[in-house]
Parts: sequence; structure tokens; C-alpha cells
Amino acid sequence: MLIVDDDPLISDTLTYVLSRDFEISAAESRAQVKSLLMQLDEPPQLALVDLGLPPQPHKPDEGFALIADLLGVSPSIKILVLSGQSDEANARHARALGAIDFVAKPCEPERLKSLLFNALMVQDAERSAEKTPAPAKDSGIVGSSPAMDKLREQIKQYAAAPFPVLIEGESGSGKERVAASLHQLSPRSHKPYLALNCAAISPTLVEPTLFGYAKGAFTGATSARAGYFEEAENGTLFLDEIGELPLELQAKLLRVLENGEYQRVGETQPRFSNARVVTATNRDLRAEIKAGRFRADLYHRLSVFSIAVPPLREMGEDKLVLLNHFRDFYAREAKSLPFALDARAQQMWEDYHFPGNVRELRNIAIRLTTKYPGMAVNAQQLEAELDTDQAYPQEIPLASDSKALIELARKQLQTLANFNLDVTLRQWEKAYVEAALTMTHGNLSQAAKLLGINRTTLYSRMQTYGTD
Ligand SMILES: Nc1ncnc2c1ncn2[C@@H]1O[C@H](COP(=O)(O)OP(=O)(O)OP(=O)(O)O)[C@@H](O)[C@H]1O
Repeated sequence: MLIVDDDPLISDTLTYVLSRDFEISAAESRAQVKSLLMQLDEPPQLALVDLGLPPQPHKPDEGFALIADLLGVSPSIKILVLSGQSDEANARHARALGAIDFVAKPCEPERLKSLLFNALMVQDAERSAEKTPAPAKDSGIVGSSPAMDKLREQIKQYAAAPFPVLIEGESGSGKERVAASLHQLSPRSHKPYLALNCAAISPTLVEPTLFGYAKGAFTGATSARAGYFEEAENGTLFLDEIGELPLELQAKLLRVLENGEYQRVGETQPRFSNARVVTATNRDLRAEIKAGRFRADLYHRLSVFSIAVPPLREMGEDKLVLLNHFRDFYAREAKSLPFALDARAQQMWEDYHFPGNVRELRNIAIRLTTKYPGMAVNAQQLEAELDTDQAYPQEIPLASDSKALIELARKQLQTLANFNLDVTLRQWEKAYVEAALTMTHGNLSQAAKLLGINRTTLYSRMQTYGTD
């Protein structure tokens, strides 16, 4: 397991406490984690990470980015976030980004161990479920909303063709699942399926990994090796995070796509591949092209067929379908009874926007299964599992749109457990006053005009709120 904390005392203590049960690698920053991951043969199964890391130890941003890095390298890694007392909102956001849970500091060693062992058990169950072959003709994609029906239809339609498919979608939305389904439903399903995450290996290793190498091609190449293109034979090669592919390799990938031709590193003789190439990205590749980081010709080749995996917030009733699916799966694995959401909690679930998509939904189902086996979960209990602080970023309707305002109010009342009307209205008023003062550089007359109130009223409000 990986421990990431810039405080040597915490890192050393955790290593001391956990090293009897786990093989530990420790790092102090995102950059150190990156180079450490390059050295390990396999990515760690577990990570325990602090959010405030250098170069910005007082902000959570490096920690948030680290969660994305780790999941990029290994989608099955289980990440626990270490959280200080004043840090709960950030820790909640970390869960939405894909961490399975947070642990408040200081944490009892026994509790920490049991959380980690539990995470390993869950991971084992998921891995064995993934290995169990899905029934033929089944995409393994759960959901019955129009968006999911369209997705399944596209998969079916594109599965049989030999052309590349580009899968686009937000992190955690199920792109890898779609790639695996394209293979399962294709006539190649009994041929190899190989997946490479371009973000997971160092740029210098991408070429030998994809194309293979001759003996002596570089230091350490003690014998010749086939690459993924060769091993995939007539099967499917899935390249995840394709936006990370270095530019010089983009040219080589383009050549394979054009005429199937490639060379092992250190060889001149051409080889040929018949593998079908499926790629995925959560970056906007068109923007990458504009920025000069991605080749336009390669993009056009890769996107002969393209599939946009919808974010979970657009999947309507599937939020409940997926909840039931994962809830039953994890309850079965834990040999416990499934929990059930009460009516208010269910409404909250339907209204929640799931910034971390299906991965976040699945992690919530795991936590609720552990905390409330066979029990009813109420809105307050559910709210503790959600990232509600970020819930309404761009959804504020115009004040004149009363229907939309009522809907917003209804959602907030459903979602926020400790709502208080007076406090909320005061916060709104204060925000408008502050915005007007900032926009007018503190000019009271102009700010009052912007706000549509007179100067004296503005002055008295400022005194109430302590705004100056
Ligand atoms: N419609 C679905 N039905 C069943 N399982 C799903 C569905 N969508 C996603 N999942 C599951 O959710 C998890 C996250 O999905 P996946 O790893 O495919 O996302 P991703 O888009 O590839 O994420 P990233 O961009 O971070 O690599 C996986 O366990 C996947 O099997």
C-alpha cells in the first residue's frame, strides 16, 4: 500500500503501525508518487493519502489531483483520505472524486486496519466479479434509461466492425466498461483483449510496451519481447487516457492505424497488426489539438466511431437502478442484508448530481452496506455520504423564474440536512452586497444603484454583515 503525507511524523507513525500487515511505500508529494509508481512492478492496491501536499500544503488541490492520478493509473485502487477536523468538506469532495472514504486524524490503529482490510475484501470481490464471464450478448452495462439504451445500441452496432472506436466521457462514467463490452460483443471475443493505460507508465516505456523491443535495444533489454500490438493478435487493444500519449508516439500509432505496420524498438523489419484499437479519454481532445498536444490526423483515425458515455446525472431513473444493483452485489459479498433508503433519502438520491459518476455511486453503496446492513437509511445519514457543498454550482435560476426557484429550493431542502431559512437568506443578501461592492471598488452610491436599494439601506446592511 501507498502512504502519502508530507508530515514525516504522520507518515512514519502510519508506516510503523501498518507495516506488520501491509507492504508500505511512502511518498510526500504528487511528484514523488509519480516516480514511485514508475518503479513499482504493479500499482499498489491501497492508498492512504493526505490532501494538503506540497507545493500547496494548505490547500486540498494537490490531494484532489493525486486521487485522479492514482485512479488513472489503477482504476481498482482503493484510496482512503486522511482528514483533519476542519477538513470534512474537502474530504467529502475527495470521495466524490473516487476515494472510498475518509479517516479522521488521529485514527485508532485498529480502526484504520479494519477499514483497510475491508477495502481489500471489497476489491477482491470486484475483481472476481470482473473475471466471471458475462453471459454472451450481455454488455454488462446496468441501466434502462434512454441514455443507457442508446449506449448499448451503439456498442452493439460498433462491436462487429474492425474500425477504431473513441470513447469519451467524464471520469468514473464507465468508459472502461464500454471498451470491455465492445470486445465481448464482437466476433473477436475469443481473441485476446489487452488494456494499457497511457497515463500509467513512463513516456519512455510506452513505445517498447506497445510495440515490443529487440534484445539489447536499450539498457535492461536483456531479451527480445513482443509488445501489446503483437500480443493482441487479432483481438482488441484498449488504450485508456489516450490524451496522454506523447506526440512522437502519436505518429507511430497513426502509422499502425493506417496500414497496420509497426516496428519493435531496435529493429528495422516491419511487422503487421490486425488488432482493433479502442481508445478512451476524459480530456477534450479537440481542445488538445488546438493546443498542439494532440495530432488532428490521429484524432480523425481514432474516432471513426465515437461513443459519448453520459454522466450519471443525466441518467435519470438509472441512479436508482444502479444503486440497487451495487447494493445487492456488495450485500451478497459481505453476506449481509441490503440497506434500504427511506422515502426522503430516495428523493435525495434522485436529486444528487454525482460528480464522480458511477464510481462515486458504487463507493457510496459500499459504505452504506458496511454502516447500515439490513437497515433503513434516512436522509440525514445519506447526506453524510454526499458531496453536497458542491451540489448547486451552476444551477441558480433567475429570480423572476419562480418555478425554477421553487425547484431549486425543493432540492436544497431535500439535500441539506440542517437547512435554516433565515441563515440562507442572510447569506444570499451578504453575497449580493459583497459582489456589488467589489464590482464598484467600494463606491457605495454605485453599489446601491446596482443593488436597486438606496445608499442608507446599503450602509445599514453592511454594518449588519460587517462588510467594509
Ligand atoms: N452502466 C454501468 N453498469 C454497471 N457498472 C458500471 C456502469 N458504468 C460504470 N460502471 C462501473 O463503475 C466503475 C467505474 O467505471 P470505469 O472504470 O469504467 O470508468 P471510466 O470512465 O473508465 O473512469 P476513468 O476515466 O477514471 O478511467 C467500474 O467499476 C464500472 O464497472
